[in-house]
Amino acid sequence: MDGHLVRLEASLWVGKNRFWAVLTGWHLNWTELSKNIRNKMTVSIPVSEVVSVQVGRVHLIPQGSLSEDADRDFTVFYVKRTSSRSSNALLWSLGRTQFSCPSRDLRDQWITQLRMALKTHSRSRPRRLLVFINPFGGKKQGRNIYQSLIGPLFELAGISCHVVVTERANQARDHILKKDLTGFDGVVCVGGDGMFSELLHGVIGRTQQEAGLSEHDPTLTLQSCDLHIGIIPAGSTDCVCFATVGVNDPVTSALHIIIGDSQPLDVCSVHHRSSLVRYSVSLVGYGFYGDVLAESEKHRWMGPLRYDYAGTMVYLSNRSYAGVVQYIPADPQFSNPRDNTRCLSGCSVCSKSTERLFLYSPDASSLYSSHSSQFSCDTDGEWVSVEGRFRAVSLTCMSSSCPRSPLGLSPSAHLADGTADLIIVRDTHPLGFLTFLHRHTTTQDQFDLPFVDVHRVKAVRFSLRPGAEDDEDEDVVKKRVLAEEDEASSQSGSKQHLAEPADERDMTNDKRLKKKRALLCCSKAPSVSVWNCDGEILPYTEILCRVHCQLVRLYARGIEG
Ligand SMILES: Nc1ncnc2c1ncn2[C@@H]1O[C@H](COP(=O)(O)OP(=O)(O)OP(=O)(O)O)[C@@H](O)[C@H]1O
Ligand SMILES: CCCCCCCCCCCCC/C=C/[C@@H](O)[C@H](CO)NC(=O)CCCCC
Ligand SMILES: [Ca+2]
Repeated sequence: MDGHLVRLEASLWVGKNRFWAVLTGWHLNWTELSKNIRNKMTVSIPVSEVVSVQVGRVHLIPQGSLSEDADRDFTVFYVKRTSSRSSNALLWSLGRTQFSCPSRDLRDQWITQLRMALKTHSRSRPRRLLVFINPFGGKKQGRNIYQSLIGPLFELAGISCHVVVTERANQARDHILKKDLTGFDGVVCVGGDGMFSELLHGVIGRTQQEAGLSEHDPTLTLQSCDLHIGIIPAGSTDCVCFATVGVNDPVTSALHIIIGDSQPLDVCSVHHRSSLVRYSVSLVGYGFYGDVLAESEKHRWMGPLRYDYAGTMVYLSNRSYAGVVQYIPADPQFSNPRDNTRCLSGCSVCSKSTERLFLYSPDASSLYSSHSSQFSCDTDGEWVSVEGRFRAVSLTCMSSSCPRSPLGLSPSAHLADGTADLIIVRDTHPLGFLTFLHRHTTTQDQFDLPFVDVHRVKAVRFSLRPGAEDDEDEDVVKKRVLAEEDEASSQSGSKQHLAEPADERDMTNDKRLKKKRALLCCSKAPSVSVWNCDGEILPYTEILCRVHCQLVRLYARGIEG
């Protein structure tokens, strides 16, 4: 702490009651000065959670802040916690206390000291943010949420924002990849997981561009990103927000951004042959989750309900798919997916992973190359193979909890440990699979079923047949994807995949319709599913996934225990 911050104490009024207020540099406390010593009420606010200190009696209103001129008063805004009705996590709201001082001089002294303490604690806070609002995400409330709730909070905290309301899909990603970002501390999306994914691809791509690294080489250690990402949840699932904050609440997320919280996050790269297809943080899923997404895209007009409808339809279609899953196991000494732990704020498994990352950073390249975590696609000895028919194959870098599944796809997965959990659901009878799905919504162990296996892994490969060249099957998949996108595009606009060949993107409508017809022939009983990558359909079946430890940082702190 800075030497010039002194302890300040005084008797101040809050409303009609007198309090003994103390500012220590780290905390602001006020204790009621009542005669009844036993019932003394103390409020203690860490300075790191003070949002703003204002002159006078100040109220926050949707248009900004309103100040009543009272020359012996000051107002402190801070983070206030309440328990959430919909989850075990804590909701944050804006606390406000108006203090009255005996004199104007004393008030000025409090304001000066409080602001000085705040400056000392706010080095990691953003001063300038680039905000992207998707006006069509979720229940289409993005613009309203930002204007009425979030913009005024950022203004109160002294954060200057450049706001872009998007007019097309991928605008936010392209902006981050191409435009001048000088002076921005972070990028924020107001939207769902799809918007987050745009920011993720923009930030990772931009960082690799600037570092001169090729994202297409799956063996490369990527450069971790300095630009933080903030999420104001306004989508349908908001899984990334829920799994990193514990609740989907725009004000809670805005407050995490304001106080500059920082949560590292593992990212999985998905490659097809030697091209990067996409990045994922929550779900790379084949079979059930791929089919649900493909079905739901046809019904975007239903809004968030489309997933319930699609889930029911796909469950009733009772499909399973043949394939070969290969994986590189993670070191079992650090953790395992069935150890019944939860990754919470300050998680020791993730902290140890940070230490190892620091120890084996690219600067210590000689150490790194001899370390066992070095990745190579060709080290066949390390790969474990599972061949069969699967209901679902899912890979998740984190728990992937969301309101539908409060503990998530893998309740003990970690946000920042450099591993992902591979969940293999082998073919089973419909009731067995329903039990598995139902356990996502309860606290019952979804891995304690005879047809389910879970592995903590560093990388995964998927192919249709052992050693087979997959060109024919790839065509079938592409046809299925293109036709499904054709149907969905009337609602959601066109989508591009990084590894999608230019000729596919430039196809004439005529050709696309032919492809669509071809698909409809095979979609009655498809022999292949599609991959769901954080809510986007991938145009390839044979993929290689690799976990990149702590590649990005969010304005979050994990779930508070
Ligand atoms: N102006 C726009 N017009 C059309 N699509 C857009 C626009 N802005 C963003 N998008 C795209 O819309 C898709 C969905 O948006 P978003 O993620 O915000 O909401 P959602 O799909 O309802 O929520 P979730 O992803 O949580 O299910 C994103 O993939 C994004 O690329
Ligand atoms: C009998 C009751 C059965 C109920 C089954 C509920 C199962 C819920 C599991 C939820 C898992 C969410 C995984 C997260 C995926 C996100 O990256 C992605 C983008 O938002 N969402 C989807 O693909 C949307 C996919 C939604 C699938 C339901
Ligand atoms: Ca992880």
